[in-house]
Amino acid sequence: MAVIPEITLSSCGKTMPVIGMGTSPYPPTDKETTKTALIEAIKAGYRHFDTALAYRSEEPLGEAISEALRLGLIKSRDELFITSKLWSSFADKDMVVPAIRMSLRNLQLEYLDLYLIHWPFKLSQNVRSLPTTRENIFPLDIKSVWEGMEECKTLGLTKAIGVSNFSCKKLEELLSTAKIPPPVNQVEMNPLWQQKQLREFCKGKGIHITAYSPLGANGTKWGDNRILECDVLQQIAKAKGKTTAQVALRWVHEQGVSLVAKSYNKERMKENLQIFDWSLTEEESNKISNLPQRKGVLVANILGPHDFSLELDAEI
Ligand SMILES: NC(=O)C1=CN([C@@H]2O[C@H](COP(=O)(O)OP(=O)(O)OC[C@H]3O[C@@H](n4cnc5c(N)ncnc54)[C@H](OP(=O)(O)O)[C@@H]3O)[C@@H](O)[C@H]2O)C=CC1
Ligand SMILES: O=C[C@H](O)[C@@H](O)[C@@H](O)[C@H](O)C(=O)O
Repeated sequence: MAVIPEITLSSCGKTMPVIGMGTSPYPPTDKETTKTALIEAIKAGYRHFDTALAYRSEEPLGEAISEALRLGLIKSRDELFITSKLWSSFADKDMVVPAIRMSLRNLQLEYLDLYLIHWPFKLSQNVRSLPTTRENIFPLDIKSVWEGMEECKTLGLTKAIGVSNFSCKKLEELLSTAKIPPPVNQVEMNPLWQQKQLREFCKGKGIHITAYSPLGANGTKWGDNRILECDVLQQIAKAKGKTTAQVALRWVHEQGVSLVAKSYNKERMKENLQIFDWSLTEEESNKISNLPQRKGVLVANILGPHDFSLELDAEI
């Protein structure tokens, strides 16, 4: 089994494996398929799982954890690092604690390791599907929602609280009022969307970046094959006897961030863990750093092409 490096997050009191299993599949998978895949992931050595209320993967992840304990794959829940996220329909100060309690019930857990604000926007309670109309979308009241997040930590419902999809501007706003500064910002990051400016900013503020869609979300409706079909990455992979996916993941890892990659395929989930006992040369790394950049995950595709979405896309 691969030895996975771990990092310490400020104010968390627990280490986080630098690679986690994503649980946002496309097309959506049924509960049993998800549970089976996540048990395989635990068998393969994954101990960090990234879920969200919006993914509907909390329940099958909870079942997979119970099954892993029954099977003796893990001795205690404490061996796992579980992240979940506050969905935007609950992005109101008074709804944060009820929302995390709902996630904990779904997961059959007493605490999360990390709870993130999923997106820096708020949606009406009545939104059942996305995209949606403009009147259902609101700016996030960062100060008051973060107070709700802080309460989750104070109550012991999560070991750490953080954010996702936050720009430098949104982080500045949060840092100006937060009693507990966020140790993590989870954002899209891969060789074709390197987030240099945001990474620099976060480094200066002691905020750790977790990269999502590190493989460009190949095969999903929010991603494509631009990473796996990238000539430069393919050439490097060929020269090193690695796969293109491994080269992309290794590059992300070498930038000093953690990452969450999703695979429900037994072979590919193992392949994605084989990135810690070799490295890229300086020349290979430089070639990747110079690749032309294009953002993959667009708010305009999630919410609809409203003024609000376009402004947020220009910011993050
Ligand atoms: N905070 C946020 O807003 C967001 C968070 N996320 C999180 O990040 C996770 C990962 O990102 P995601 O968007 O899923 O995209 P990824 O970049 O992880 O790509 C996942 C896709 O790549 C395929 N794949 C995985 N490994 C390989 C491989 N070795 N070779 C070829 N194909 C491969 C998977 O298919 P298969 O399963 O068949 O292997 C799947 O279709 C999500 O699952 C979610 O947990 C994602 C988006 C937004
Ligand atoms: O319903 C909307 C979706 O959950 C969307 O916001 C997420 O899929 C996001 O891109 C993610 O994967 O974290």
